[in-house]
Amino acid sequence: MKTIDQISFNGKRALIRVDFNVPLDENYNITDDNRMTAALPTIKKILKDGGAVILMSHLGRPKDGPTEKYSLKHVVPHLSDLLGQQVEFANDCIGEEAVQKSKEIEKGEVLLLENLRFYKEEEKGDVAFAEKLSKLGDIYVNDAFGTAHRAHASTAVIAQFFPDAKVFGYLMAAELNNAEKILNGAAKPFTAIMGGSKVSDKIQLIERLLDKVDNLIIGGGMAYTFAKADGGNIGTSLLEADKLELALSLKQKAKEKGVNLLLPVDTVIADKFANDANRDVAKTGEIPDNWMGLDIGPETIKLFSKTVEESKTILWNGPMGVFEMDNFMAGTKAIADAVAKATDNGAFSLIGGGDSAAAVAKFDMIGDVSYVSTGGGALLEYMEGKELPGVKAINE
Ligand SMILES: Nc1ncnc2c1ncn2[C@@H]1O[C@H](COP(=O)(O)OP(=O)(O)O)[C@@H](O)[C@H]1O
Ligand SMILES: O=C(OP(=O)(O)O)[C@H](O)COP(=O)(O)O
Repeated sequence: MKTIDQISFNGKRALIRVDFNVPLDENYNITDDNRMTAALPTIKKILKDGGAVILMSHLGRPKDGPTEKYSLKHVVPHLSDLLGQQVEFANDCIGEEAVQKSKEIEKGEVLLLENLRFYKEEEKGDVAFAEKLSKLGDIYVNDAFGTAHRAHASTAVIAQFFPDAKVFGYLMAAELNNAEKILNGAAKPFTAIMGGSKVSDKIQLIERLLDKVDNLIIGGGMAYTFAKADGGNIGTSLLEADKLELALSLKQKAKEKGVNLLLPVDTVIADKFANDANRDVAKTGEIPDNWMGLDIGPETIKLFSKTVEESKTILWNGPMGVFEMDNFMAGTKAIADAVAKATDNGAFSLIGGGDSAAAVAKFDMIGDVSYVSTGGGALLEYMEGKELPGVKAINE
């Protein structure tokens, strides 16, 4: 793997694609800076080597060009704090100002460009746009793992303009190494915990994991499709009605492959989708009409925790309930505790998925697991066995 360790940055301008697509509140405060802190080692190493750093990223999904809400200028103060030095900002990612500022930048300085997605050419993978970006730096570094599944101008197309000067940053290398640890050579017992809202998002990953794991735990919103497929009553819980047969076939496949499939045995139910809803506990498949399951129940917590705590490798993708609401976060918190306990006993634990990472951050437990991936869709696609365009562009 070609990384920044194999290149000398002294006197050079590194053009680094990062993923600073961070969540902002209504006052433009960053509510989770994991993706920014994760990019710091690469930036610091290049500065230390005597290089200058030009950062480019997208933020959100702007549809109509420049928009205040999606301006990357909002991340400048926090980035400056994290780096302990003032970060320069260019109000555009191409054009005169960007070119000028990228020429004037000196050793040890950092310049952040405005949101790449203010140009539709970015997502289209436009070659001319990528070429314009490429003029801003001498070496191209891709450290944007969260966006590595996109074949965009700045993540993939641009690499062709740096045939001898394109490398992965440390974050990208760490993400790929950790994903490999899970996919190949995982210590046993290996347990995958799947949750979140939809089975359809994760079918391919589940099917692939059935060849690798000893235990497959399914919780969260996707579990109700399995309960319904077994003929249970699920009230108004999340359901993918067109995935009932698939749920049954996944159960069958797990059995054939000798995988221990664990599904919830009870669930915390609510009479509306709100934190202040009336609550109760129901057995799986016995949810009254007009009630919905929003978290795994106490018996399920015991069942899942025991398996998790006995594991030596853990992959966790997707929360066990609506953890954003305090009254329905107990299941996700209990599983996080079990993962932390297993990790403390020597297991390797990888947390992937935007919402799972947000849950672990909410519980202030990032330091209690082995690795929290900055990738949501990117990690899923990599684990499914797909080649990520951002990775391919550097490798070829
Ligand atoms: N029982 C449930 N009913 C409705 N939504 C749920 C339920 N359990 C989990 N969720 C929701 O699923 C969302 C996360 O799903 P997903 O995007 O698949 O996870 P990730 O981003 O970790 O891959 C969270 O917003 C959570 O509130
Ligand atoms: O947040 C991201 O992905 P994720 O929601 O899968 O974690 C990345 O920044 C990619 O963004 P995109 O899904 O708008 O291309």
